[in-house]
Amino acid sequence: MNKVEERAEEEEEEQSFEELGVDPRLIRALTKKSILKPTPIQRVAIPLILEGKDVVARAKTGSGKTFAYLLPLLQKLFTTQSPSNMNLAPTALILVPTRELCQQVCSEANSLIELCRVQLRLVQLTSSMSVSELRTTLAGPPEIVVSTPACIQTCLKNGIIQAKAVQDSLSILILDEADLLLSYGYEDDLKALTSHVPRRCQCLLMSATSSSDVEKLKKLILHNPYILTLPEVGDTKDDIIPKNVQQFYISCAARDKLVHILALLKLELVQKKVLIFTNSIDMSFRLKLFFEQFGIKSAVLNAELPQSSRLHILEEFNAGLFDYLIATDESQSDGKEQVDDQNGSERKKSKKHRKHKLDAEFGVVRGIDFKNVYTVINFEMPQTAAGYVHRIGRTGRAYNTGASVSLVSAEETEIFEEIKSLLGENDDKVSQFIAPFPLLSKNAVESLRYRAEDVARSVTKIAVRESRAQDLRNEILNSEKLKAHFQDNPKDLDLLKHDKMLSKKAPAPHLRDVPDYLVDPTTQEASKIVKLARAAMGNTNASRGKGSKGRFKKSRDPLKTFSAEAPKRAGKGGMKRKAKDADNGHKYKKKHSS
Ligand SMILES: Nc1ncnc2c1ncn2[C@@H]1O[C@H](COP(=O)(O)OP(=O)(O)OP(=O)(O)O)[C@@H](O)[C@H]1O
Repeated sequence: MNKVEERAEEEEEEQSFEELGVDPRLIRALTKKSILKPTPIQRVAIPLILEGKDVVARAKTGSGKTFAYLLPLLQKLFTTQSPSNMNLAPTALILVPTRELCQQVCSEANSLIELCRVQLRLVQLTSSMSVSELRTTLAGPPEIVVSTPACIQTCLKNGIIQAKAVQDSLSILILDEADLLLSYGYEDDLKALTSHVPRRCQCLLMSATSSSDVEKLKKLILHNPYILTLPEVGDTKDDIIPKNVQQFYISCAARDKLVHILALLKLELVQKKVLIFTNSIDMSFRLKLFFEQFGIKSAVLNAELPQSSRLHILEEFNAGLFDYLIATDESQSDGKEQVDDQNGSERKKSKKHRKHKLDAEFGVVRGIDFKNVYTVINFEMPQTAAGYVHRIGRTGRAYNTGASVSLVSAEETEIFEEIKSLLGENDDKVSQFIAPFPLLSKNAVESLRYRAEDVARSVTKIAVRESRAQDLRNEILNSEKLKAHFQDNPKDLDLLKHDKMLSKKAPAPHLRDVPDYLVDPTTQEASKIVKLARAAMGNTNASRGKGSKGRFKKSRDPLKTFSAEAPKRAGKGGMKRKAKDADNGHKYKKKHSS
């Protein structure tokens, strides 16, 4: 790159919201939210959307796609709004795949509208609304509607929104998380809607990955010939996961995963907050019960819980009320779990499970903006490589840094290889993107093995089943209380706790703390460094929730400067370039220069 090009690039990088043409009211609102400069996707998308172009925006998870469309959308509505609004249908429609996302987009947009003090009405439609509730919500009509495609279809079918009114009024249609809309089974709903979308309507497609589904939607929805794939989003494989996220793995037997995760958490080798993924709800409760016996408080999040509880759990976790959240992201896998159960001896009891309804519109990982999650742990590997990308995308959001640790058993080698090849790993055994986790030594694992195995034996299938049922009962009760309470106190987060003990057995005092004699000096050192790094990054309890950003320098990053297995070499920058992993002999080549 020559000097002129470099300068042009620098100038572009420094472009402010003002230079992008964003309305001063919106800029003031953003400043109040401590959002001061646009992210790359916002820099490219905002002017194009303001100009009225159709845009297909593909950008990494956490890159700020929501504001990339919300800011120009609101700005357009600020200026086109007329007091004698004759519209019979909304002017803008934002379609998302899950209810959680509906809620998230609504609260982001409403807070901007409030801060700008403009008269715009934005509503959210949910599948739990009755026809009369839908009718009331849409009376007016509001300028912006956020919904899943299925709810809009219900409105069209029941005449709550007239097709003719859509043709007359709809000016902007946004498909957020477009790569997921079809996989959530909304194809027919979308097809039915698009036949009513007028040709003059501006259409935007936002997505984290490119897929044949996005191509299909592009063909289905976009009328305007200006289809823009944003230039800064290259097709290279290292673009898939944000560079500010360091990815690690630990190879271990499936039966040893509990002791490994215990060591990571109890010896404080990973930074908080931590989002842990399991593939089945039963496994999430097994983990929760296991943690409880060691005094580690956690909450579970899954498709079985009532909607209001799920939203509340997310709010509490985002507000920093607890540090560990165990999420199950594949509702289908639970179906599989039940089928497996039926073949076993637990046939009768498993039928009870089938009564728990799983919410098809639920999506833990799909675009949910978890605040300040530093570490994502894959306790079980996801079933698809795309699932991995979405899970890891819950950390390192916007300008934050983050890390992921995947526990990989021999049975999960195939999907792990698939993930590595998606990330762009080659076969030369040098991990470029996903490296062995350097801070956990075999000694550290062995020191906890006896206790972990003892406690794991006490977490029986029956205990798991009972606590799952109990948690569901609690949350149904919670959701009733929540409904009533939040009508009066929408911001009150402290009413209900989701990280309560489920186990009937109180944890033994000797398991709460790991005695010093069990922790070898190398591990103590590793844990100290993680704490120091956390403090250096401002990622402490006191600063949590204030949007602490990744201000710390790479050189202070313990994961890049320390090896639990090779402490002497670490002093000379052992982990900086390469360190041998004791378990598998892979070399770690530093790739992510965030
Ligand atoms: N310009 C900005 N500066 C700092 N933070 C920002 C900026 N824009 C957005 N954010 C914050 O970054 C986080 C991620 O944004 P957002 O949810 O829009 O990402 P996304 O690209 O939609 O991710 P995903 O694909 O996972 O849905 C949010 O907490 C948001 O408030």
